[in-house]
Amino acid sequence: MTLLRSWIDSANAPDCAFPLNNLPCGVFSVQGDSPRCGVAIGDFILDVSALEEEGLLQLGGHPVLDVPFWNELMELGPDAWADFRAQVAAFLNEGSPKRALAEDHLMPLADAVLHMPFLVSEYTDFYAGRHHAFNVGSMFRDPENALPPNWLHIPIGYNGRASSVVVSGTDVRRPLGQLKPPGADVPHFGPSKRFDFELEMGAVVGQASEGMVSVEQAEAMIFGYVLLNDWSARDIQAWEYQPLGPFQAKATATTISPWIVMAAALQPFRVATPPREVPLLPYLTEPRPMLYDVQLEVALQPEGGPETVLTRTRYGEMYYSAPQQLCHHTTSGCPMNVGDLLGSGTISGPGKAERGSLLELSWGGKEPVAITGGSRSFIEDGDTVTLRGHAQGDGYRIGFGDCAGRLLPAPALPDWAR
Ligand SMILES: O=C(O)/C=C/C(=O)CC(=O)CC(=O)O
Ligand SMILES: [Ca+2]
Ligand SMILES: [Mg+2]
Repeated sequence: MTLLRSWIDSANAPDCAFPLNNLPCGVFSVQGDSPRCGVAIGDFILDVSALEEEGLLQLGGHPVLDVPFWNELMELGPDAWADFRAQVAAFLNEGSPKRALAEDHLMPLADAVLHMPFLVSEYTDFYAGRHHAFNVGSMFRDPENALPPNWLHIPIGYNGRASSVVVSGTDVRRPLGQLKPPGADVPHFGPSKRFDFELEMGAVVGQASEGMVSVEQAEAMIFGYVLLNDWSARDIQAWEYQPLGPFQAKATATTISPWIVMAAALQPFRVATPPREVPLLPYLTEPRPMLYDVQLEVALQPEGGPETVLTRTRYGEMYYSAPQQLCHHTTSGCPMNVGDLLGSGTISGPGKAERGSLLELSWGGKEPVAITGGSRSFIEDGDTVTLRGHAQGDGYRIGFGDCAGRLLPAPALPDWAR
């Protein structure tokens, strides 16, 4: 696949995140007006809510972009998603006779405030990175038996909190929690001292299910992907997690990037999951490659200081794809909903500089990571953590937009909690 050219020059630059090939879905406002649906193209946003209102975009026979979220378009299903892309592209491609109509509805990206792109109905987070699971198992449990016995057979996950999901740019407050540091006889209550990020991708489910779906059917239900930071309090986690898994450690906030990159835009970048170490049960077997080759990085910037890139890795490292996870999620008959968000699990590569969390990068705080002007074992107050990602095509890229959040100090400890 090569670059699809637009009459918007900035969309044709080789390093532009939002060429015509991408057309990601976001929600934006300008100068405090009401949030509406937009599609990023070059340095601009096309106001598709306005186009629909003027009858210039028609989808499914009734308005679906008259709300500040994409769930109603998702509900129409995959044929409507493809039709939507074709209709939007027809306004933006080089030589389009509709150029003048689109020009009336373009806003500079730089002037826009970006909001949550969809209503998150439910949120589940998986644990599907082989290297991450090995590293965490080594540190939290037994290096000899780092991978849990079920891990190579089943995509492990836990039910997260939809209410914790926030859009890039939202500040995150260091949590309070129950802690029992190594060596302490009894737990105490106070601010987390080991607050971390997790580099993940999020799959946005665009179709509801009743009963079990196959991996093939699951793939067709996924509307698109975002970058996802599953902020994690490692000290709260280490004490609370047995035997039911993460609870308060991962309920503070989950940050997503502001643009949903539709699965259609990622088709040229399909890659297979790594070779199976043991055969999977038939229901989990993928009929074709279902991961995408997305290059990822995480940067940390202290308040007022320069940014340091902490890690670089690839989504293709994951042992289970989102369609496998979604299929597995429905095996119990669990109904999936439009707007369900599935976290991939932390994405770490095999190398030291490819680890997707500070827990791994600093090896539990034992090996602080150098940053410009200092070092970090975990995130400090005032630090901004930014996830970035793109798929590299032939002369173009499919970008996601930054997924950033700044850590604010913990709230004051109430007297009754001392
Ligand atoms: O192994 C454990 O005890 C839990 C590890 C995690 O951090 C869970 C998690 O969020 C999974 C992930 O992001 O891959
Ligand atoms: Ca996670
Ligand atoms: Mg979370």
